Amino acid sequence: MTAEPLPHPVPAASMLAVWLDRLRDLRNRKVADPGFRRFAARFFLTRPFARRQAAALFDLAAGFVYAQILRACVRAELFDLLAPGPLAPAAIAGRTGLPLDGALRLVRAAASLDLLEERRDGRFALGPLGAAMVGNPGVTAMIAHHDMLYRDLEDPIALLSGRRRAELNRFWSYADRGAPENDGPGGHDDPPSVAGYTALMGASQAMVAAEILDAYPLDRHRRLLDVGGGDASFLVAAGARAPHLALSLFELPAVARIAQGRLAAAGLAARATVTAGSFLADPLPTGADLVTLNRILHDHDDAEVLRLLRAVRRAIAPDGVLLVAEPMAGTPGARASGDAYFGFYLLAMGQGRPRTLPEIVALLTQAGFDGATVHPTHTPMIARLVSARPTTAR
Ligand SMILES: C[S@@+](CC[C@H](N)C(=O)[O-])C[C@H]1O[C@@H](n2cnc3c(N)ncnc32)[C@H](O)[C@@H]1O
Repeated sequence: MTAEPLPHPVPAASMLAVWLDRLRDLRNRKVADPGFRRFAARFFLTRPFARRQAAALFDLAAGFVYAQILRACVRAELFDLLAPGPLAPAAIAGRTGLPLDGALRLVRAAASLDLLEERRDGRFALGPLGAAMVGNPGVTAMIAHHDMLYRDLEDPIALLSGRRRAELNRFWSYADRGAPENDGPGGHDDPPSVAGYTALMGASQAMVAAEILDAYPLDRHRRLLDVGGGDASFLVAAGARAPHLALSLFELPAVARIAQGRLAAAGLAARATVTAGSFLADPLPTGADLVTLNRILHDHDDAEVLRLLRAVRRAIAPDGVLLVAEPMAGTPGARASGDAYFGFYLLAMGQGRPRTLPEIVALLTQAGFDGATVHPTHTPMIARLVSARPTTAR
């Protein structure tokens, strides 16, 4: 995949866009008319569209049930159970501890969602989506922690109105603005309060690291600084790809201690430096010619993002490159995950927002970076990647 420089500025709306909007308005007037909907459901030319639309609307209305079926499969460890091969419902009931009736209802529901498949002999096997869950600790951990998000979204209007203190806000202790500067128990230097989110991030970091490292080769860099690097899984993956690279990580103190342990366990203690502090208050270590911000910016509001990017700008080597990797709003083919999922997830978390690529580039420019270049990743839903250089570098 080749890197693409970003067009700047973004082109203004064309006449074609204006006409497309008029057509959409006409469509909406038609679809909003119950009489037209009845006609469209019966007429053979419009029937396939009408059915597709009814099914899409039903899926939106029922999505929370589907999510709980997936959650039940994860809790019952059904995907691992069926990984070696199909089982009869009675065997599934015996192995999961569910009554036969409950097991049968769950496997049939899961089969309707392509998580499982029913075989001709009545046994149940993994379906294409269930098979993708096997050996996928990042997605499994994400689904397991959705218990909190599910409760937080019980009253979405209260959440949108800022009237509700969400559970996820406490889970991500650095986002818990209720705590005075996040110190003390439950704050960002409290080991139990960082352990949950650090393990969750660690479970998916290998997947994110593969996306970034496949899209951006490290060969020409000397020292990598991963800011907000969590448990150091990304540094471990980067160190394995580029054995010549010096490694450093900057994290909140309690997470920095976890990262140190992980680097030592990977045999990288001598090659890596870990610095503890807050990137919103403390200077970052200088001298890295590659700085990474993986899944960091979307966690923070614009003022904090600018403060962080300016700190990176002061610390990065003059010939350095900054890489920003995260899921973004408005991503073609992944708009729902960026705008809907992360939009509401970060709302419950209490700070930050998913940003579009042009919004991120605008913040980079304000902080003193230019030459923004997109490096296409295999799975933009997991992370998109944009690089930039300090403005005075050229
Ligand atoms: C969403 S996690 C991403 C972790 C890792 N980069 C990854 O992709 O798995 C955000 C990380 O930023 C760290 N962080 C948040 N606020 C910070 C601050 N003010 N200073 C340093 N690190 C911070 C958190 O401890 C957490 O590990």
